Amino acid sequence: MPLPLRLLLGYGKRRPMTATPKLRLGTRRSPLAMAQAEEARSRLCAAHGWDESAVELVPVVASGDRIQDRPLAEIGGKALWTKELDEWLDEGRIDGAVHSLKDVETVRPSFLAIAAILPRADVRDVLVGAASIRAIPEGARVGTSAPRRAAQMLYRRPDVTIVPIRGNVATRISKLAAGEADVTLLAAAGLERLGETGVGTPLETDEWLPAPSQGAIAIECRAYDPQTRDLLSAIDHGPSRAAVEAERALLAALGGNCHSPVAVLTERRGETIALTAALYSADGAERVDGTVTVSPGDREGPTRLAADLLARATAGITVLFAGDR
Ligand SMILES: NCc1[nH]cc(CCC(=O)O)c1CC(=O)O
Repeated sequence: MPLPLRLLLGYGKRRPMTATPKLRLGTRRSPLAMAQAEEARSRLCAAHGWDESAVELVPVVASGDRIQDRPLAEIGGKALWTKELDEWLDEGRIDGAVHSLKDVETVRPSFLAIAAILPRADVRDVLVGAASIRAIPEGARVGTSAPRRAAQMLYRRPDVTIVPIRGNVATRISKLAAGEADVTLLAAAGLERLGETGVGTPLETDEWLPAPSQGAIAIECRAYDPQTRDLLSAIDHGPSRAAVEAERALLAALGGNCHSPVAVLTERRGETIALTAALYSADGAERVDGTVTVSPGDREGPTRLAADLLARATAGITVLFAGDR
């Protein structure tokens, strides 16, 4: 008996199951962003007992990735990393968006909610090209486009020259190798997540403070999407959330953003958090710092510290915190 035509042609053949994903997570396309999105996916799959295909990663090009030739602080535009992913969320093309929280504005569109903060990685900056800040050669060129890193370096080493350097982590390391700068500073968290663990010397937080939210990955979703919020909340890490919320409350109260020369540190003290912050003038000549002890979720303590810092700050500092909310 001849085989039915449909079998000969392969119709009705069992195909591999292409289950519709339970979640579509948007991410930027840089190697670091993809590594962070992969981490979010594996944590979600582990928490819910899903296999990998349950979470689809959707790469989206951000405006900040299209501009490669100028320091971002100079462009001054906000939402360089978030605008496109916000739109994709708004249009329902993705269910969640994975971000380096450090790059996420303190004031977000009201339709969005940060549904998960992943366990925070190493918060420190890493110095590449010298063994310590003291060991940086006299007059060296320090490659950084981050006002916080530039000001903090000039405060410690007024003899160095700051040169702008941009691009993703690998690009910046290769620019250093190509001689565009003598030393540079990178987030330990980014290096760690890229598997670049042998690079540079981590700077201890007693001599060098990181940026607000450094090392934290956040997943945002639509505030009115309770199902996704619920799925994402399974991987929310309470202690990390408490720390970054305090740091972001301070930054918001300062009227700062990710281009402001503000350095912070949160340390757990039992049930409370010690929040330390330092503000700098652009040339690093002026500095003011302070510490406050807060409870998780308290925005009033960080706000009080911000007001106290601004009250004690010199003009070269306050001019940088002119209420860019
Ligand atoms: N501004 C770019 C950026 N945003 C997040 C990270 C690294 C990861 C993190 O800090 O959480 C980096 C690179 C860097 O600062 O070296």
